[in-house]
Amino acid sequence: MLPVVTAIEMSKADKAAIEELRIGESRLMELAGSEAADIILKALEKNDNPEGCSFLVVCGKGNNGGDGFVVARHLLNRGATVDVVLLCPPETLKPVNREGYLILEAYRHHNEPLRIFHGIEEAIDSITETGYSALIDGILGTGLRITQAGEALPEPIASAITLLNTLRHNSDALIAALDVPSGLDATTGLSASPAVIADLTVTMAFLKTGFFFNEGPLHCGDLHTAEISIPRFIAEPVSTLLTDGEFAAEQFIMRNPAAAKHQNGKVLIIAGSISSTSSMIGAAMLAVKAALKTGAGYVCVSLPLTHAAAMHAFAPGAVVIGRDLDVIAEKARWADAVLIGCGLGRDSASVSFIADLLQRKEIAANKLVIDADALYALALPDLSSLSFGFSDAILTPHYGEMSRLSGFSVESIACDPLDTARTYAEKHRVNLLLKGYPTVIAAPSDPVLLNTTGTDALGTAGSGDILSGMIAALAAKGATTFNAGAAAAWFHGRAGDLAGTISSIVSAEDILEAIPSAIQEIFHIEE
Ligand SMILES: NC(=O)C1=CN([C@@H]2O[C@H](COP(=O)(O)OP(=O)(O)OC[C@H]3O[C@@H](n4cnc5c(N)ncnc54)[C@H](O)[C@@H]3O)[C@@H](O)[C@H]2O)[C@H](O)CC1
Ligand SMILES: [K+]
Repeated sequence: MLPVVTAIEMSKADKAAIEELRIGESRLMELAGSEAADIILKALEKNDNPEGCSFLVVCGKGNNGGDGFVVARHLLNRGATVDVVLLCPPETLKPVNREGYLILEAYRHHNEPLRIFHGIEEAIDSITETGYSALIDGILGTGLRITQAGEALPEPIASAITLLNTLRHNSDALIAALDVPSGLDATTGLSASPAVIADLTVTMAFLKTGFFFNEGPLHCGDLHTAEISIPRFIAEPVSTLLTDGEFAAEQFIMRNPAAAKHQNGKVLIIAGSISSTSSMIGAAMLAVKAALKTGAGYVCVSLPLTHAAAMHAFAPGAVVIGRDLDVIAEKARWADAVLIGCGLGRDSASVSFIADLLQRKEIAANKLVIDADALYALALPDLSSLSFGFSDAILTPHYGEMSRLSGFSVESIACDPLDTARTYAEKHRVNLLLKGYPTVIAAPSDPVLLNTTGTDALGTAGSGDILSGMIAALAAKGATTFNAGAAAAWFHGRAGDLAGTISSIVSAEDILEAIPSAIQEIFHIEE
């Protein structure tokens, strides 16, 4: 799984590479610039023959601008024409960046196809007359900190960013951002005003957390990572990792050909309810079917027995038990994992039923997936300490449920879901899967995982019940609830992707049907 770092973690890794490994700063910058030039040319499909291509490189006063000078030089070396705009007086550049600038000045004495402009005003007429293949943004990188979305950037930075976005809009040129699109906070993904909207971002060494949150995904375009000789071990311990197919596959434990059904993961699902005015049996049905489709060998479901026939019609393989607490506890002892919550109801009788169950040792000591109405119960002040009694549990809130659990507003959770999930998991000593784009999976200690599969296809009634059923199945088959949560999030997202070509019309039934394809593709099994 790839590391995802904050600006502070990146700067620590840079510092460690320079001080511990003694890799010179100008060597890092050289690699950053040469790799970025290569990646940009490949993205333009001009890798073999960049001659005839023109590039505009806008450089700020920090090291991001220093990367820009190196990119400009490597593009020239490959035969391209380059215009460089420097946004600060050259004498104010730090030595490592001045070195890159002075090499470019020296190139000018050799009749290279290079123009260097000092400030936008000096450049504007020439720039508007030139047709560029790509506009390269070396204005701001990980050094930018913003405290709130829409914070105004000072001149000349603001005009330079606006110029890049306008040129992009009025021409065929792509914007390639170096390390981070300028104006985007690399840690939080909050964007300043203005901020570059890139077609591609070539980020140095490691992905940055800000690419995945808030406005980050809108600004980055295609993400590429440049290997700049900062080894992964220097960034350890990594606090955040990106889930991938290989990780998901490792958590999916295949059936032993000789095993019987009760050896292939036994799941108990306590879900669904009916009242005089409504029925939420569908939530139980979706969770049961999802667990079966994710490979659970045996699924038992506790629901009002009046609805046993409906459940049998939908999922004939499932065993139905009623609501007797002792019968449920006995089944929990038998099960390899227990899911509680989907559609159980929020009235006082349902809350006390959930509270009784969560205090039963057969349940609290088992692998436990807690969703929906069980999260509602757990958010009540009298019950919030119950999570300390769980052995291996995962809570699966969406932002609204997280708001009830944590007391924070939905807006503040949306602003920093990574920190919200990490802090809650640490404080309550429980695993937490915070549903969103991306989904964050946190344990009481690092690393936190991010899952980026899935689209708005998953934003449909019943989608969460399916995810919970999938987590319970993977946990029952042998994964820890943390790993099961992260892997299920991966498969669930892929199922959403595969469920229909138009994400806006994907339903819970479509996601269910796509689960086998999502699992098969990980193992490269053709349908
Ligand atoms: N060894 C290394 O550090 C390497 C870094 N690489 C590249 O360098 C940048 C990070 O460089 P840094 O000099 O730290 O910062 P920036 O170039 O991003 O410049 C930031 C600039 O902006 C100012 N600033 C901060 N906040 C604000 C604000 N709210 N409003 C206005 N201005 C602000 C700040 O003072 C700085 O002057 C990294 O992204 C890489 O591109 C190399 O890649 C390799 C080695
Ligand atoms: K940049």
